[in-house]
Amino acid sequence: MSSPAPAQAVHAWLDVTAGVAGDMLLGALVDAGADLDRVQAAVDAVVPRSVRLTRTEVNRGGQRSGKVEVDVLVDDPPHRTWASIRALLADADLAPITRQRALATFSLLADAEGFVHGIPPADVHFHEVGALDSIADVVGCCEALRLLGVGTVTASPLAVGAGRVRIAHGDIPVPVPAVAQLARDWPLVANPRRTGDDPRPVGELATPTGVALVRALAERCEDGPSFTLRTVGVGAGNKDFDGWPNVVRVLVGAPAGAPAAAQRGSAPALASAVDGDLEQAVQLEANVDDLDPRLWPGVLEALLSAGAMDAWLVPILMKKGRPAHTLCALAAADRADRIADVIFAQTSTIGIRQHAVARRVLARRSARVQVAGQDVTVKISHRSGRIVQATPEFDEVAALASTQGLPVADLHAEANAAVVRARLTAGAPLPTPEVSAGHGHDHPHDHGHGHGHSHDHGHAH
Ligand SMILES: O=C([S-])c1cc(C(=O)S)c[n+]([C@@H]2O[C@H](COP(=O)(O)O)[C@@H](O)[C@H]2O)c1
Ligand code: NI
Repeated sequence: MSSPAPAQAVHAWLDVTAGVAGDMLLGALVDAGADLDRVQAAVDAVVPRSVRLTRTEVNRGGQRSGKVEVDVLVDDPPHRTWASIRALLADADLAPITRQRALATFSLLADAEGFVHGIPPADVHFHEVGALDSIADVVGCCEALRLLGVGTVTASPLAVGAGRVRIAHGDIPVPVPAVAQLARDWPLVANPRRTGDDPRPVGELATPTGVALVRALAERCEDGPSFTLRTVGVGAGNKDFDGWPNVVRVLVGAPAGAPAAAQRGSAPALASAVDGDLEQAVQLEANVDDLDPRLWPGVLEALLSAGAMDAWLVPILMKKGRPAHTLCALAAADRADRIADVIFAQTSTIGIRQHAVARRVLARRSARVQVAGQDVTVKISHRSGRIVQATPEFDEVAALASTQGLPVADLHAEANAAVVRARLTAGAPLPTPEVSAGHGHDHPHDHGHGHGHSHDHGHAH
């Protein structure tokens, strides 16, 4: 596998002047050439057999647009908190850059919803179907960007809409509260106008998931891109107006002189340039000798909630012989400011060291084995198509031991034996991934992400 660096020349500019929702951006990225089967595989890696993505084409205000339908295949999907989605993303068999971008997006979404509802971000919950919708949109967009080889992203000013929108909790004003939080410090543009005598306001043009994606992915706002344009993708949601196309556009290009690679259909070649096991990150550190030790678990949790990839403490002996701790947090470079904010806000340190690090991560995949008549997840880390390690999920084994009244150590030994019997041993070839069986029922819900319909899912709090 190669390092991510060569792909940095490919740039995407997101045109969100008509608003943005997660499915609209996904439609635009697939329209720009990202392979939908590979996008589906990434979503399956996070939530196996739960969501089916289908590509269609529609017309919006006279423009042909790509559209990705998100069908939820399970009957009673669970409510999920940001903490549980973070764990799913951390364990999934995703490319490092896809994981980083998806974690950053959900972290912003959880911060915004947490602020709006006055609760800690880790406790923000995503309603049943909406959790799967959001995972499909966020992971799908992040993987699609990777497949297109996109290293950097900018975006246009944003239209948020006007009026009110009906959600599960009642009638709320547009921009909806989470969007208002997420759009802070981002230029907004006047909403497109309905044509004719239609007096209704345009409604919700930007959804929380869509704006979280823009804010997590785009490094800054630009009125237009300055590059050699290679590919254009157009993506629609459900909402359709006379007189103006309700679409997100993605313009993919490269600085003049860069290789002409980002053309429709050439995405796989670019993808290999970012498909690597080296992740770029920053590490922030502070030595602290005067914090009440009871506060440390909360600090670590707050750092993970703010999007740190990892956070830990190292016991040290400081000057004057004082026992103390080094607080360490690892994060994507674009999260460093937020991580520093948390450290300054929640600890007594008045300084932070920060340095760039590269971390080498094994790709992961999961499988299942039978233990005491029940399925237990096995986390498989792999490299070049071979298993490096396969470990039964300890928490699942412990839960099973508790329900069956058996010693954890015995069931754990049994789980390890089942892993060996299933030939999930170091050096063995990688088993087939758990992919979408794909054939659930037609789901009654509308998965249009707030564009043009009343919405009672797809949201978090
Ligand atoms: O149900 C809740 S808590 C909810 C809160 C908010 C806030 O802005 S706060 C917004 N919504 C609406 O849910 C849909 C889906 O949005 P996605 O981002 O998941 O596509 C949309 O209409 C939001 O305005 C729900
Ligand atoms: Ni809600």
